[in-house]
This record gives sequence, C-alpha cells and structure tokens, in this order.
Amino acid sequence: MSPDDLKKLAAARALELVRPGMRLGLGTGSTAKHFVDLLGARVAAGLDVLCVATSEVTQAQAESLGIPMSTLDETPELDLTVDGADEVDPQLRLIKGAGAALLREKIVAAASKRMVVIADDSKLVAELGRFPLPIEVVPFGLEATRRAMAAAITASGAAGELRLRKRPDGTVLLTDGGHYILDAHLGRIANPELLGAALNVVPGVVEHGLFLGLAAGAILASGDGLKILGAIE
Ligand SMILES: O=C[C@H](O)[C@H](O)[C@H](O)COP(=O)(O)O
Repeated sequence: MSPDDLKKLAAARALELVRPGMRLGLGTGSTAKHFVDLLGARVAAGLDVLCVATSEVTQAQAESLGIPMSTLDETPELDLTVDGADEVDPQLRLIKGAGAALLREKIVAAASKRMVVIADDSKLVAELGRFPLPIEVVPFGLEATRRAMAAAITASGAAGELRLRKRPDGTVLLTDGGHYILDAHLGRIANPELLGAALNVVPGVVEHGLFLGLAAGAILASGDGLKILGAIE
C-alpha cells in the first residue's frame, strides 16, 4: 500500500469514532484531508455533526463538502478532534506544524474532550526531534525573538539551527494568524516537556509544535494493518 493509502486507512478507522450529533475538530494536512473527505460523504448521507476547522484550508474543504461548520466562539467545547502529526512517540507526544496550522490545531485540540491522531506508521518515532520543530512567532522583533529562542533551546538541553520558513517562491510564509514560523532543526528532543516550557515563556513566541498531553490516542496505519496507541474510543 502507498503512504496515501495508509493515510486513508487511518482516516477511515477514525471515522468509525464519529457519532450523530458530535461536535468535531477537523485537522489539517494530507491525512486529515482524507478524514474530512470521508466525513463529507457521511454528511451527504445524512450524518448530523457540527465541526470546527483548524485552518482556512480545512474550512474551505469542509464547506465545499457541505459539512456544517461552526467556530470555537459559537461551539467552545468539542467532543472529538481528529488530526494528523509529523511525529508521534510512544507516550503520544507529538510534533505538529509542517502545514503551518499548529496554532489553531492546538487551540482546537485543547477545546476537545478527546484528540485522536491519524497517520501512517512512518510518523511513529522512539524519540521526537528528527522532524524539525515548527515554532510560530510574531514578525515584530524576529531577530530578538530568535536569539531568545536559541538561548531557551540551549538551556533546555537541545541544540540546532532555527530556519525561517519560506514559501516555494522564496517569500516568507505567513500562517493563518499572520505569524512567521521558525523551524528548529534539533535532531533529537530528549526532554520535550522542558523544551516546551522554555519556549512558552519566550516573548514573541506564539506557540510551538510540541503537543504534550493532548492526544488521547493514535491510529497508525502500516502494510500490516492498524496500530492503536492509547485510547481512541
Ligand atoms: O500543520 C500541519 C499539521 O500539524 C499536520 O497535521 C501535520 O503536519 C501532519 O500532516 P500530514 O498528515 O500531511 O503528514
């Protein structure tokens, strides 16, 4: 099976968690896109759900499928959020943000009774950090913030380059929130909690891609079938 087939497999299993009347958080990325597509087909067949998107891209996709959409202002408590991840460790700690949606994703996940990750099994790692950690920052004072971030990363025992994320055309990427992303190429993150706490107090840092204590479970698809981490039901 291709990686995309595996993503579809994980998304289909997550759809089995959806019950009529649920308030859902809809993730962002190629795996979450499959979940939203499958959910759209169920809505077309009469499933009653109310959803909040984690990005403008997912919002547009859901609207195009006729999925009833809300906002966290109107629906501040969600029953289930289904979202992808860039890395998942055995403790269900995540790196997210390759698609620049980490800020809204974390807000939506935190507003949910349960967050379930869907991914192909290549995302499962023994230790976080091989994937660059996305960190969302305010454009104002970027270089001062970058220096403070570097100091905080070092103090937490990690090390690596911070690279400003660019679009393919070379312009600086702006997130849905109008912020920049610095990707931290750390190689390994021995203490995610320490690093996350250190980044949280750096002025100018809006949010980072370490999702700690947010995922209740993960559905990981491989050629051998589905591996379930934690509690998805
Ligand atoms: O910002 C993007 C999100 O964190 C995605 O959920 C994450 O990057 C995984 O995306 P994909 O399912 O495309 O690998």
